[in-house]
Order: sequence, then C-alpha cells, then structure tokens
Amino acid sequence: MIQVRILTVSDRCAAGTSTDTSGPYIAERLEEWRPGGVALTRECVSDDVIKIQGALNRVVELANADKSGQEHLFISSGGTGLSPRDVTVQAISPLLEKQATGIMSALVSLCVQKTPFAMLSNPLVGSIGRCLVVCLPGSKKAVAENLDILFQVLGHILDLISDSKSSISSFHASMQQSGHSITAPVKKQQTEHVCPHKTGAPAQKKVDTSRRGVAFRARHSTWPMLPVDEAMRLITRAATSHPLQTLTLSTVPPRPGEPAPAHGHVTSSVVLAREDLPNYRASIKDGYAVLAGDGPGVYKVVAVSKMGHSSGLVLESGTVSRVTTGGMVPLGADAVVQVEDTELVSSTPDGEEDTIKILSSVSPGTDIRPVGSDIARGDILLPGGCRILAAELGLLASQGITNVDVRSKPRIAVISTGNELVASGSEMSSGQVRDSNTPALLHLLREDGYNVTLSAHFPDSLHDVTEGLRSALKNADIILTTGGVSMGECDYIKEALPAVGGTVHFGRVHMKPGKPTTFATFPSGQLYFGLPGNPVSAMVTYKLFVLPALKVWEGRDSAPSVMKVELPETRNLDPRPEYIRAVYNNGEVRLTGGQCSSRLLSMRSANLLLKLPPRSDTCTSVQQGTLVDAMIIGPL
Ligand SMILES: Nc1nc2c(c(=O)[nH]1)N[C@H]1C(S)=C(S)[C@@H](COP(=O)(O)OP(=O)(O)OC[C@H]3O[C@@H](n4cnc5c(N)ncnc54)[C@H](O)[C@@H]3O)O[C@H]1N2
Ligand code: MOO
Ligand SMILES: [Mg+2]
Repeated sequence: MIQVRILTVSDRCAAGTSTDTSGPYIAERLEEWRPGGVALTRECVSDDVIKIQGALNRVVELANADKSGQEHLFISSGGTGLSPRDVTVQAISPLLEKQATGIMSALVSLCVQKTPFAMLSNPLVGSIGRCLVVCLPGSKKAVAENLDILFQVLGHILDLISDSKSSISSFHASMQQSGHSITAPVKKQQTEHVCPHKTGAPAQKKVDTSRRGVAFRARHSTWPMLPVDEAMRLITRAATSHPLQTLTLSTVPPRPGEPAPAHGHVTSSVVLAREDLPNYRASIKDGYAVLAGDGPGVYKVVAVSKMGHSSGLVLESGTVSRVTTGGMVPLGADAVVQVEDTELVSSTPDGEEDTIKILSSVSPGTDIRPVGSDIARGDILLPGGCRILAAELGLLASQGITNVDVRSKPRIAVISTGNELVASGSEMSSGQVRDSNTPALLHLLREDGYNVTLSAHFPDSLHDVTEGLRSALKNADIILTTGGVSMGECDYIKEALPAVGGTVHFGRVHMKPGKPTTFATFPSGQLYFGLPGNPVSAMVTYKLFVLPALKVWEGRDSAPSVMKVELPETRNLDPRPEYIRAVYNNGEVRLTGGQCSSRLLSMRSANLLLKLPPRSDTCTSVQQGTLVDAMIIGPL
C-alpha cells in the first residue's frame, strides 16, 4: 500500500472561492494507476510557505514513524510558477534531502513537446528519507500531462526510495525486454530544447529540521465539511460493499432461562413454515362442539375433548362433546357453543355432565380455528434480513425449527484516546478526566444488539495511535475510536490512518455536535469511525453514523425512525445543522437543558434528536411550536 498525501496549493481553493479540481484529479489518476494499492488523503492550503512546509513535515514525520515498509508519496499541485504568490518550490526545495533533477527535466522536456508553456511550470521531484516528494503545476491539464510521464516510472522511483531490490531489478529487466522508452503525453512537433538547468529547480539544500513541530501545524482544518447526507452516503456505500457472511445458530436456549444463540441476529434468507398451525381444528372457546344444524335444545354430552389428545370420536346429530379453548373439535362437529350459552340439565352421580341445554343457535364454523388458519405450511415465517427477537424466536419454536441461518455480526472495537483519561473506577489527579465514552458506547452497542469484542485505550502519540490501530485492525471489523480527531496538537488520528493503510473518506461533517467525525476504510474491508472525544458528540455520531453502518453490515434496513414534533422552546440557530437532545414522554417533548457537546447530562433519558437547520441570512431562529424532524434514538 502506498500512502499518498495530495496537497492542493491555492489561495482561492483554500478560501473556498474556487473549486479544487487538480487534487481530486490526482487522486483519481493514482487510483487508476494502482487500483486498491493507494491510501489517499487530501489537503488544501493557501500559497503560504509555512502552511506548505507544515503539510510536508507532517507527511515526513509519519513516513519516519512508519516501520511497516510502506511507501510514502507527497504530491502537490499549484504554486510552481513564477508569479509572486507561487512559493511551493521555494517552500519545499530547502526541505528535500535529494532532488531528482533528471526526472524534473524529463517532465519539462516531454511536456514541452505538447505545449511550450510547460517550460514555465517548474515541477519539483525529490525525496526526504523514504518519502517521495512531487510538486506539480496547478492546472489540471498540466497535472495530467506530468502524470502521464510520471506514471511510467513512478513505481520504480518508489522502489528505489524504499530500497526494494527485487522490484528494482524486475523493472530494469522489463524495460530491457520490451525496449520500452518513456513517452511524452501526446507527441507533437519538436519544440525548442529545454536544458534541465533552466527548469528553475533550486539547488539541493540541507533539511531544516527546526521547521518540523507544532509551530508548523495547520492552523485551519483542510478537511471539507461534508453534509450529513453525503457522509452517510459514503458510509453506506462502504458498508454495503462488505460481503454478507452467514452462519447457523441454534434457536434453543442452551440452558433454561438463557437466551437462544440466534437471539438478536438477522436472518440471512427467508424461513418458511414447515407445519400448519393449528394442525387440527381447534376450539376458540371453552364450551361444546356441536352440529350447527341441530340448533338450540337439550343434548347428551357424549365425550370430552381433552387437551393434548384426540378422542377419535365422530360426533353424531343430537349429541355434543365438551371442548376447551385450543382443544380438538371432533370429527362431525362443525361449530362450538360457548359454555355461557348453555345450561346443565342432568348430571351423573360422580358429577359428570349427562345432558345440557344449548340456548343459542350458531352457524357452521362458529368458534373453530381451521387447520393452518394461524400459519399455513409454506407461509413466510421470517423474511430474509429480519432481526430475530422474542416474537421471532416464538415463531421458530412454534414450528419446531431449532437452527436458523443468520448473518454474522461484526467484531467491534471501542477505543478511547487521550493522555488525560482514567478508567472510571480509578484514582484521579488534577487535569485528568474519567473515561465516560468507553462505557457509554459499549452499552449503546449492547442496547442496539451488538457486542464489543475489543476495548482499548491509546495514549496521545502518533506511534501509540498508529500501532494501536494496526493491532485493532487484526481483531475487529468495525473500529470506533473517540477523541483525537480535531485540531489539537495531540490529535493524531487523521495522520495515523493512512500510515496503517486507511483511506480517509471524510474528516469533518457539517453538523453540531460531531464536526470532526472521521470515516475511513481499510483494504481488508474494515470500517473505521473516528468519533469526536466530547461525550455527547461521541454518542450522537454513534447514533447517526455508526448504527446505520452496523445495520447495513448485517443486511438490515438502516433507515432511521423519525417523527415530527413541535419544538418545545424557541432556539437560536447555529451555523451548522444541529441535533439537539429531547425527551418524549406521554405525548410531551422537553429539551434536556444545556446542549454543549461536553455536557453528557443532555443525553440523559434522551430518546429524540431534534434536527434544526443551519442559520442563514433569512432564518436565525426557530420558534417554539414549529414542527421539526425528530430522530428516535431510544424507547419512547
Ligand atoms: N481549534 C479547534 N478546536 C476544536 C475544534 C475545531 O474545529 N477547532 N473542534 C471542536 C469540536 S466541534 C470537537 S467535537 C472537539 C473534538 O475533539 P477531539 O475529537 O479531538 O477529542 P479530544 O481533543 O481528544 O477531546 C475533546 C474533549 O473530550 C474529552 N474526552 C475525550 N475522550 C473522552 C472519553 N473517553 N471520556 C470522556 N471525555 C473524553 C476530552 O477530555 C476533551 O475534553 O474538538 C473541539 N476543538
Ligand atoms: O462538533 Mo463538536 O462535536 O460541536 O462539539
Ligand atoms: Mg482534540
């Protein structure tokens, strides 16, 4: 896996007044070049030396810390020209340990064959340790032309930097065998020769290590804030691509009082009824089986239909047979008269009924459940994708089905991050914080039918986070971490993910709480959720993003349950769409007090998240009584 950081250098893209097309294009081309073999992250900074250097320094630090032997590529676009704001080459070249002047001149001379303007573009290629650094011009067209050339040798350059001897010799062999040569993007008439020394690439200088450190961190997040729907779309797409796995589980409790192993799982295919229920004509009432045509009158009680037995009797006209609710109606009888509509006429010395009087007339079929009237053999008992809870286990038991095919559940890791954290029962000293996210998430998962298979804590260091993630990836399908995803100097998650092969799909979401929520996937199919550390943010983003992903993973319907409620009090709007917590009880809705993302009390007993729109020029508040969407997050 090649870890790639793509940096777009552009004042206008960084300010949001222009759309970055080159960064996404580089990403697209790299993915085409090595499908599934590149872990990409993107960043955008203004034409500012410190910001550009900061971006490179973070990649180099990561590459240095990465002992896995993966290759690291930093590739920027923009700021390589000669205008006063173009500073990329000036920012990067002093940091390079080696400059690849041959590659740089090849890029220019081959691109010049397409357009003479290429001689003004000054691409920069070099290395720092095991990190390859490539700085390309900003226009998408120029990026395309440079990449056409670069991809012909990029694999080989990365092999050289990582000292992969076998790959290097195979590259040479293949070049020799095929007589392959490096080609220009599109051959045009030969233009004037451009000498490599005129490419504008500055001479190699020593690395200025003092430029690495917190002082050079990004001062603004470069992660775009995705709308919640878009974030959800990316998550669903990733969770859907995981192949559903099936296993067979028992529907029978292993010991009395214990749950059946299949409880809480989801059926992998439809389960059909094997038997009719009832499997005999059953009485709906305690009373007498009769021939409806006989009508009211006095009748001899000839037999008793006992529960659990078949009397074998064929009822004849002029007689009745006593039956109990659910008992078998004897052959010959075609209706049941309830005991309330009869009177005793005579009895035997031992207290048995002899004759009774039927007081009302009944029509054929009265109070009889025909065979298969509840469930007919071949009926759909459980559809595929059905969660097996109490009623479903009852249904399976009613059919004598002792094993069922279900979808496997993901192995889930819940990990807290932060040096300040102590486990809730431990001694605490000043500056420390008790870990409430681990128990809250663990029990949210349990309440939603999932078990945590791994729980851990990562201290705040790039090394600990990287190694911790590496180890979690071996033992979990879905990894949740809390904390370490925002702008703090100890927030390492977003940097660590690419180092362990993660593709980060988003690093911020336009919502409150939950802004720095991060989502990544791994080549072996694992899903990663970087939930914010603030306790409310962690719980809300679990409900909004993680739970639907778990449902999709299991092949369940993931649509949230929503209702409309009246906003109980007027609220000023936040610039971000806000999810405020509320309790719905006996038809009344009340907010849970202060809605700060650190205030876990705002989650207490909350069963609704009320969705408020973002503030706009025309709408700055929502009045009490306005109907708003409410997502149901707990029992009502
Ligand atoms: N300069 C900026 N600062 C912050 C921004 C921002 O955009 N710019 N975003 C804020 C938002 S929004 C959130 S949410 C938080 C998210 O922070 P992190 O996810 O990086 O989390 P930490 O920095 O590690 O911790 C934040 C907070 O949460 C407490 N915490 C963390 N883990 C736990 C736990 N397991 N149990 C209880 N409490 C926990 C931690 O002690 C901190 O108080 O960033 C804002 N900052
Ligand atoms: O988005 Mo943060 O989760 O507001 O506190
Ligand atoms: Mg933080």
